[in-house]
Amino acid sequence: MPVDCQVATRGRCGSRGGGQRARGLGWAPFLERARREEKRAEGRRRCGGPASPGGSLSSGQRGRPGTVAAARMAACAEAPELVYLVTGGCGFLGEHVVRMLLEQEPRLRELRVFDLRLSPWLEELKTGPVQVTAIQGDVTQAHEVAAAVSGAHVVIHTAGVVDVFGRVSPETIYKVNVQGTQNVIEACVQMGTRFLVHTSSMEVVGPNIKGQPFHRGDEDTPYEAVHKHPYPQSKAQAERLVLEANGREVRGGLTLVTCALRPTGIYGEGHQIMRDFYRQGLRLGGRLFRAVPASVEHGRVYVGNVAWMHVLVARELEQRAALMGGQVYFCYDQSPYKSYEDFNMEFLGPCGLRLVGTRPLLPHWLLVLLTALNTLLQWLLRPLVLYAPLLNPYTLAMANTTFTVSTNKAQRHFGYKPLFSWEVSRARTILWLQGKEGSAQ
Ligand SMILES: NC(=O)C1=CN([C@@H]2O[C@H](COP(=O)(O)OP(=O)(O)OC[C@H]3O[C@@H](n4cnc5c(N)ncnc54)[C@H](O)[C@@H]3O)[C@@H](O)[C@H]2O)C=CC1
Ligand SMILES: CC(C)CCC[C@@H](C)[C@H]1CC[C@H]2[C@@H]3[C@H](O)CC4=CC(=O)CC[C@]4(C)[C@H]3CC[C@]12C
Repeated sequence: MPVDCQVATRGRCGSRGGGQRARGLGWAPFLERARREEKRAEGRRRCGGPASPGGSLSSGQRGRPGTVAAARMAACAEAPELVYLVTGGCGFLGEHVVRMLLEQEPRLRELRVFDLRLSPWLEELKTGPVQVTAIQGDVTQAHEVAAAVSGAHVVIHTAGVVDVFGRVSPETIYKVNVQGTQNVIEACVQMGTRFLVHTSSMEVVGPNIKGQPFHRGDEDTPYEAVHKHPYPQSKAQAERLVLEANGREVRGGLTLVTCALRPTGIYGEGHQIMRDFYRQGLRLGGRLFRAVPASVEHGRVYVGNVAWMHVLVARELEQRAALMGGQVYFCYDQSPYKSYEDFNMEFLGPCGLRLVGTRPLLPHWLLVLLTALNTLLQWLLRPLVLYAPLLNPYTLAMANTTFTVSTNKAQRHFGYKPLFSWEVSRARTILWLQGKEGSAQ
């Protein structure tokens, strides 16, 4: 249920400037509300009233940084004002999607952020011109999802359990990732919301249980996608549900348009596993020990670019419904293909860590033995304590299997170009690791 339904209205045609980031909630609430109501009324006079969820989204401006004000000026002349819902909006990716929408979607009137656990940084966003509504809710509860979706034009569904370490039971993973996604779909149908963007994962494709490499593959590359682990299984099932829902009739008689994005391993500000490696390196006297061969390649993608792709897809879905509806897109950018550890060193190196060894220090068979031992320990200790180390048979197999994506489908279908270059992505991630900058906590 909304914990804050405060009407934080904005001047719809004006520049957003740094408003979203402004801090300080010390204004007299009544004066503030009056000011917002006034702005809202002015916006309504200048831009026309909001459209219904079943209504039409006007063609989007292909926003680049710095063009928001111009885009807003153009948009407000003809566009309805949009309500977006981001599920999982307080997660690693979700936070970037939320901030990206505020920066890059000029037609946004209200942004609903739905999450099991609401983050304190949401407060600072409420002082900006867009109404930011924080909704503490659970995607497994159909009625909570329906209430949040009601009146939304677009849903970006990033909520999910991301666990490959055995921290969460398979039942919960399934319930959140599959049932939760089904609830989101049904809510769109019931409430007449037409546009659903779903965060899937490269894991719906692979690596598969045979550890077969996927080398520079695209969305059409044949690959035996067979999984045993609950996380990829749940993501694959959820993606299928989303794609099958494309074209369903929603309340009001129009059709649902859905799309699934498949990020590879995401990195950037807020990436907790990266921070875990950093802390582990510090504990080991500034060293990390190579565990997987440098020849294994992984495709990784910067969180800002993943967020940008979500925003673009959401913006373009109506105009290109026939082309994009029911489609999947890998999320990619210009990050270099490297082994998992060598890639991490791009950030950990400048933070003072060193990767020891040009080849894995332990033979592969010993690592396999260690993963088996970890599995046994996890099972034995389960009644007493949660033992969930990074290294288990599944993560070792992942780290040891080449999985790289090379595609331009998103570019062809909706004009995607990464917003952040590799250099900028790298610099931002390093600053965040060093605790100097970055939005994500
Ligand atoms: N982290 C990665 O490398 C990748 C992530 N993904 C996908 O991206 C999405 C976001 O992942 P991350 O941001 O990394 O994970 P995260 O764990 O940081 O964020 C997930 C968010 O969903 C929320 N959530 C969990 N259960 C919920 C429930 N029952 N109801 C409402 N909210 C709930 C969490 O509170 C959290 O804020 C997930 O769907 C994940 O499968 C896909 C590819 C790679
Ligand atoms: C020293 C060890 C051998 C190194 C272990 C590394 C692993 C923890 C990570 C290797 C590959 C990662 C996964 C990959 O990036 C793809 C993913 C996609 C998702 O949708 C969720 C996250 C993840 C499963 C990611 C998780 C950590 C690794 C297994």
